[in-house]
Amino acid sequence: MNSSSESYDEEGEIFETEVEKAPPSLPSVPGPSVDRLSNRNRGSRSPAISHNSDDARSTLSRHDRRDQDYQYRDCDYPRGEKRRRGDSRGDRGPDPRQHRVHYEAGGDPNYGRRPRVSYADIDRSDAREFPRQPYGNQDDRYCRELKRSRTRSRSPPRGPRGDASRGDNGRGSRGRGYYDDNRRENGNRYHEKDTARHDESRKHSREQSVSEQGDFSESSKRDAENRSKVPDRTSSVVRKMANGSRNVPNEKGPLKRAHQEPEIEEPVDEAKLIEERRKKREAIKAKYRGQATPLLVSALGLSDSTPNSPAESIATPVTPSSRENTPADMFIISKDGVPAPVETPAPQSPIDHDSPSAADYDPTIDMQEDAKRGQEHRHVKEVSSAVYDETKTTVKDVLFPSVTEQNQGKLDKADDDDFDMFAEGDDDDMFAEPLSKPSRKEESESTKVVPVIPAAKQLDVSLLDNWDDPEGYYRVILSELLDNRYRVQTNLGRGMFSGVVRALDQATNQQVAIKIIRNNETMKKAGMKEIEILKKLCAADPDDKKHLVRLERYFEHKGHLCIVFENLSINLREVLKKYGRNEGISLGAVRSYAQQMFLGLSLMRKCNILHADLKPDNVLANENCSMLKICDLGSASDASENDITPYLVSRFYRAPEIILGIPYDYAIDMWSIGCTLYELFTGKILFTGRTNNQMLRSIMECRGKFAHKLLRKGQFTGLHFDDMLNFRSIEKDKITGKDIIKTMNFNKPTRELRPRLLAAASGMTDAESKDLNLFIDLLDRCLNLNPEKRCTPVEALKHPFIHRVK
Ligand SMILES: Nc1ncnc2c1ncn2[C@@H]1O[C@H](COP(=O)(O)OP(=O)(O)OP(=O)(O)O)[C@@H](O)[C@H]1O
Repeated sequence: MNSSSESYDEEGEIFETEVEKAPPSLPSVPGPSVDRLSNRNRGSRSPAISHNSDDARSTLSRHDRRDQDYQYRDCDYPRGEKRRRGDSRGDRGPDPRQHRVHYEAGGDPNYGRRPRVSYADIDRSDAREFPRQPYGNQDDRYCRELKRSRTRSRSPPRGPRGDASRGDNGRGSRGRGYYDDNRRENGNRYHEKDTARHDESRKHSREQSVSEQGDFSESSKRDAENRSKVPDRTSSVVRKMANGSRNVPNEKGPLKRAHQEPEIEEPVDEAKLIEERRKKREAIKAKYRGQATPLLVSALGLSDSTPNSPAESIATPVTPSSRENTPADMFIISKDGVPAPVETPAPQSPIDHDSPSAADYDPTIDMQEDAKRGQEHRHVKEVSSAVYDETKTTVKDVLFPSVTEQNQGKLDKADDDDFDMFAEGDDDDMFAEPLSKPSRKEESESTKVVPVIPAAKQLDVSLLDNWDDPEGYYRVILSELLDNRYRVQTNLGRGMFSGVVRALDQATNQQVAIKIIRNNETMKKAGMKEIEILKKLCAADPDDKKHLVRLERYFEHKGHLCIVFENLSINLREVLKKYGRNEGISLGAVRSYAQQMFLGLSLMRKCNILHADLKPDNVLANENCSMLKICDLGSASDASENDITPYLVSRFYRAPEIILGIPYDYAIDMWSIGCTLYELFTGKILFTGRTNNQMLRSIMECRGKFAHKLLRKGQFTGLHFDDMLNFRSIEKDKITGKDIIKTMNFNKPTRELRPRLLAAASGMTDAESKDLNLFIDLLDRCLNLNPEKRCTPVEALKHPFIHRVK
């Protein structure tokens, strides 16, 4: 199915010409301010998500990176987890390398906790085998080949797991499916089992965590209040614009968090309110007309009434260049881009209640489940619980000196201020880490509270006998000098393969992100492959215009391969969390992001590279979120290495041809981008399923049935369809817990794209609706069930949603 490389090159050239000659401007982008309140009562056509059934099994190839964390386990490469910036795992024992430092005093009390309604609660697997699974002798392949099965995304708040041997107390694979299934299927059973299984110390921790939060009823009350308020979807920049001042008190960042809402609620004439908002938006447009960046023009829809000058229409790129750093207050992401002095209480949207929030989704868990599925039937006897405990890491990997009293105060206060209504249920989470203070505060706090960083120092090797933690991650010490050049500043996160730190390059005085690969040969080899691919991509984009993360250089440090990248900020899931939780972000921002991602994909296609793990978590933004880079090329491969494997790509972003075992190509990345764009606009995950089988169901509910011709090409079609090519939905009986098979047909899709997207928009002007229709059309093309008919990146860039011809 792979197209010839010539055709890609050709497309690349076409694209190059287009972009460099006359990048499309977005002259008539309507404002992103979407007042959705008026449409909140639209009915949802979404049926309940199925959470049942196990996945069908199929032969796994060496490309099955998604499952390979279990390979590592078998190979004594215990799997790690990603952790977020400022991740606080509590103290640990003394580190031999500590030089009068102690652990980072950061970390949100909610950091180690999963929101009650996170997707992780839904997407569990008890990983039973589908009887027809032809697994055979895959074990060797798993251990033999280096492929990345990775928990790709940065995990949302999550705490350290308990002792692996307990098996029921951690949040790793141990018992997850069990508890989550019970929680999902039988509500309170979860609590009963939870209580029964927790050891005393755990209970104590919980009690403590509750008491640390203060009176629980108070907390609930506060939560209820928060829930009753309309999320603040107004960016601070808009507020600034409206006030004509750049100094707005109480701002935490470029865009204020959704739940920081006006305290007062009073009955509001909604029509009047909408009218007021429109007027204000017009005032903002008037004020900034003529001085906005193209992106702002796009986001505010200024060009509606201000046609581009000829020069602009030729030369002004619609998106910021990769190197451009638009000021933070010039990019509006949230849908409601206007100030709202008094918000009406937000009625619960009837739309897509059953779709998990994209912001809450933890793809790490998703990956674990897929991996577990593959593992259980291959190595179940070989895998010890200790090795299986991929999440037990509790040490900080960057050791910080004491925060000053002043900073400590700030941290505490920040914690208090930042009450997160979405984290309310965390005490119910048996997997949650007991609160540790002070807490995370993610991005904004990491910039607000700067620990005192000692002077850079080269560590004395003779003092140290163990650089690595038990899982092979390098234990970095704050201010340690790497390669005699990079001074470590902070911890950015952990992936399956590496710990990532931010460091100051003393040669250039620029910040960089350094991926410190775990210490083993397999991972080093994987890192080298990533480097080769990045080199190829960077060489093909010397001007850094194609929105792919830049590799700067690499070196070895104490046995670890270290890859130096340009420094970026948060990923798109975090963007959604901050500015579009459950609501999605503005269409203008989605357009800008889409264009940047398609530019990146077009370059990859030109270089014959498949990313194979595109999702919001693997797209990083710059500080003001106006510019994106596609990151984490750890699963990328040459397009010719397209061995059939059913678990390639994170499940929700996995194209149907992968599940069906049809030879795949670049189109898998377009599918993933389509899912990602939907998620950005709606704040919901488009296709969800606990298993590949249920993914197919979810896909068909939305996209209709597969052509028989296509199904006949699939190696794994028989796992999901009967001889007549009717879909066999493998679900779990709620009473007996046994698998039941339902034959289903999808002649009439029940959860089509259009109504779901329309439901995510409200109060749109005619121009905005027109734009939305274009967006729907683009998604329709990205999500064609037939990969051969799916649009290419170049076609997407030419699509009228993105390429705006006047
Ligand atoms: N260039 C960068 N700038 C800022 N942060 C980064 C950068 N690269 C990576 N990070 C942070 O480090 C985390 C881990 O990075 P990455 O996903 O590339 O690591 P990994 O070990 O390959 O993980 P995975 O298991 O997903 O493959 C990211 O989620 C991100 O938060």
